[in-house]
Amino acid sequence: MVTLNELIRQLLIIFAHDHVDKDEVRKTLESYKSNREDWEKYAIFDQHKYTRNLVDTGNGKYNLIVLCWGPSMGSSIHDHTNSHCFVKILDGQLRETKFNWPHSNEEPLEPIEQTTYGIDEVSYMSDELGLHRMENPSHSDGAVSLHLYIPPYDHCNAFCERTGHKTECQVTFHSKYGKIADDHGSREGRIV
Ligand SMILES: O=C(O)CCSS
Ligand SMILES: [Fe+2]
Repeated sequence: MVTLNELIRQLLIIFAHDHVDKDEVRKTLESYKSNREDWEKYAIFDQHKYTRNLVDTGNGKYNLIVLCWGPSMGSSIHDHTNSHCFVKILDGQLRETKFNWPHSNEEPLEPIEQTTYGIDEVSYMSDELGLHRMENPSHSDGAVSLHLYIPPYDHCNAFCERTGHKTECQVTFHSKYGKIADDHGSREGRIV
């Protein structure tokens, strides 16, 4: 049975060399079967916003983050700063809506597809594929997801669905290694 710590070790080995084999990363993330005992120390919720809880920084190669989504919480529509983005569901469900990049300002974003992911499923996103919004479709239950961003980033762009207008956002951590980050502000910590 692969534990979260073993998954972290496997990722470190995979990223010891520079080439990123997306299939290998996906298969490795899929090989881990969610076990609450592994990740509950990182699963720190906030009643007002989804939280980003740092698990590992992959020797600077990536950020591995646990995100906690209260009922009906969601991100804005955002890009990924030219990084690879893998998302594995650890608890509950997430609904992903993908959009094309805006053609010009003042035009609504065009949705491409919508997919709902359940426990242990893994999704992949990158700027080559467009933009997306991730949200918890449940109006009663929380959701927990494990995100891998390669390389790591501390800012990205959020997009207005109605106009395509983009705004740069800083993203920070609600907690690090299971401890509340003492520098997290009320607005940082998620893409609004
Ligand atoms: O990193 C974030 O806050 C966006 C979550 S969806 S990839
Ligand atoms: Fe994203």
